[in-house]
Amino acid sequence: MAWKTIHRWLGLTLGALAVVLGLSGAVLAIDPVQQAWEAPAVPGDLPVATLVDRVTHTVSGVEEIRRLPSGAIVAFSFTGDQPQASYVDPADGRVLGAWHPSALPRWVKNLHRSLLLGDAGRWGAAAVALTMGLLCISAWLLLLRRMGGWRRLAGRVRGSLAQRIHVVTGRVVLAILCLSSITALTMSASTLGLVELDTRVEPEVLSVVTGQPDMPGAQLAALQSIAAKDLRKLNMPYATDPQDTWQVVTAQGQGWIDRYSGQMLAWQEATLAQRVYDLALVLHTGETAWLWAVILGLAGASVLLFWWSGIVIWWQARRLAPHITGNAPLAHADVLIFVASEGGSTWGFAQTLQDALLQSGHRVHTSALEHFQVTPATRQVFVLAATYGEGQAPAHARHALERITQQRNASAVPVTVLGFGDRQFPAFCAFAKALDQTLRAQGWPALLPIECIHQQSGQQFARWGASLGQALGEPLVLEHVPRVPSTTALTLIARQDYCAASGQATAILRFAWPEQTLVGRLRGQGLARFDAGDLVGILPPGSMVPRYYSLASGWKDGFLEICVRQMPAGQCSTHLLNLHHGDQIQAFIRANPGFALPRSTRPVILIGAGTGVAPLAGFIRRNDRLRPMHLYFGARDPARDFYFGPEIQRWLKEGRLTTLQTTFSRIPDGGGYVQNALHRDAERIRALITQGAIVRVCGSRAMAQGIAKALDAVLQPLASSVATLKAEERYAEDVF
Ligand SMILES: Cc1cc2nc3c(=O)[nH]c(=O)nc-3n(C[C@H](O)[C@H](O)[C@H](O)COP(=O)(O)O)c2cc1C
Repeated sequence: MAWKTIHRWLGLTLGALAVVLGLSGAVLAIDPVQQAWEAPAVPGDLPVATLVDRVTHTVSGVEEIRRLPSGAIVAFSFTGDQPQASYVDPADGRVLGAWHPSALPRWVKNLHRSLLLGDAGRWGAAAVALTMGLLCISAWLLLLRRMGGWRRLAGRVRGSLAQRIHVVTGRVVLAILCLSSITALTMSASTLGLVELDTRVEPEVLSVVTGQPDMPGAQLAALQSIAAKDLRKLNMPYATDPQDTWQVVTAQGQGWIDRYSGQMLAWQEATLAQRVYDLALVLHTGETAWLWAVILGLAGASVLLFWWSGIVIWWQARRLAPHITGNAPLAHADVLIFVASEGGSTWGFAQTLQDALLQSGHRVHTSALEHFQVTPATRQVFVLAATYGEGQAPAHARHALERITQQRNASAVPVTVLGFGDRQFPAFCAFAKALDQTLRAQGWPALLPIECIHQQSGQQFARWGASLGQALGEPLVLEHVPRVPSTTALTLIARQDYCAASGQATAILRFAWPEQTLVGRLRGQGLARFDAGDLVGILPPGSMVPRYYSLASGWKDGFLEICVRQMPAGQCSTHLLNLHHGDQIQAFIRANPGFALPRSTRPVILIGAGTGVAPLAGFIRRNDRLRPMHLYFGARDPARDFYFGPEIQRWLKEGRLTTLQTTFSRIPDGGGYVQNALHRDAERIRALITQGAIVRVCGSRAMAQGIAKALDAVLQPLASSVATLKAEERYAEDVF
């Protein structure tokens, strides 16, 4: 639970105040930048004694010299009754002009420090700083979990625009915001009186009147040993008080100097609390370090971006949140369904299963996996579990496995596990598999062996439903209608038709990139950006079940392209293949995590058959940097189903594609299947793998299995395998 809930609710409730502090902090960060810009630099080796000498020659009646955090030197003096403050050039003591304290409106400071509410507001601002700290800590933990650990922290971010903005901004500025909240709390501890910076009393020291005249500042030994760059403040002794002393304050401490002998009468080192405060001040305000101030300003302004994107993410998640209907009370239910889900889609499958079982006359209770238990009324249990990260459980079910392990009273009630995952991840459905193993080890029987659903496939779920119906001895139809994201109308602008060797019509369809406003995109509307290899979900007319096609283009290409083959009685493929120029479809984008090519210069081996070449063609089309790409393409007949043929030949000439190996299984001397080409090219493949090559495979499941088998044989001499490459995130499949 905890961190996600803490993050969400703190962000939603106090996020607006954090925005106020962030933006006012960003405005305040301008001040040190402007001052540092204007201040002449203090020479590194200039002693305070020389500075005093220069200033006293140019400014009459000087009483105090200050070095501002920006580095500027200001001399305070009296002309008659009039106090004066002048900027002074430390190089020669020249007066540069009158000094006026920061021109920034006072209320911005008040807003930042106390929310314009006086002392009570200081406590409020401190509370917001604490909130920011907690938000940062929880954000780090969530970020690590989302990305799958430290090693993957810099990895590609997938998801909606709001999610990407939230995560990418987080990666850049979280550490700075975390530091800002810690330093704010450190300073608040002092301003709120919780910590005393210095509890010591000042020493009672007086100049010893000897009848000698005052020693000139330039000759004071104590001031000769202090560098002007360390000075904070120097007060001259009052002319009217013969026992008065010089008082000097530096970052290291403060001292009192005899006006006649020039000796240091007393020195008080800065306390640890003062040093910590000083450091916190610099880190929080950027004073003395203008570059840091700029970074702080940008980080402060980014809070607005966090807040807005966080609200959009929360709103999107709310829309997808589980609303199970028809739940029977736990104690009366004969079927229990337990769900582990992060994104919410598995709850939808649970609802479909629940509805079907209700129709068959069962009393069903569905709840989250962490509530796993059985009651005397229970006859069947189903666990529907998604997997995340590197084979981990969804956040809410993190402790479910332990909980089940601790339950010693395994009963005779069958518990059947249905996993939801994605084959692109090395740990495919690993959490569901771990659950299943644990349940069996505990002695729970199962009605059906574990089944793993790939990419939320409705067809696979329906097949599992049919097996379940058989096992229960009752008709059961699982027709899952997923909750579909909002769709966008896409217009067909071009098509290339093929008549495949099998006789099935096939076409490459190109749709125009829809016009959409930035405001619309910021509100989470319109078509999400996509890369080749991502999926487009298409709703055929009259159906709420989307069909997914691999994209052969990225949004940067300016169009959306897919390769569609006529499926037997396929509602969606028929609809698509009947489209004419200018016709529209309803579509949305679904990211295909893991299949996209990582940005690198490593060689790429692309293996595809039939329409499976589509995403691979998309990769080659965008290979502007001409990284080595080797395509193995299997088809039946070059005259019929060499999809993207002319483009592939052109990309070969342009260097976007390094080598091409084609196999055609239905013509004499066609080279057989694509697996045969891999065996023939074994030597080169081994060399490429040794160079760190990445492999992408796209095509039918049977073809992907054949490829994996062939590659295992090819890689054996290297003591490597497809499993090893998967574990190293160098091998991914897109299968249909
Ligand atoms: C960030 C992320 C990480 C994932 N990690 C895995 C994984 O390690 N293994 C796996 O089989 N599926 C993984 N998946 C796929 C999900 O388990 C799959 O899409 C599942 O159907 C999501 O169900 P849910 O929407 O109920 O959370 C991951 C998906 C995402 C977005």
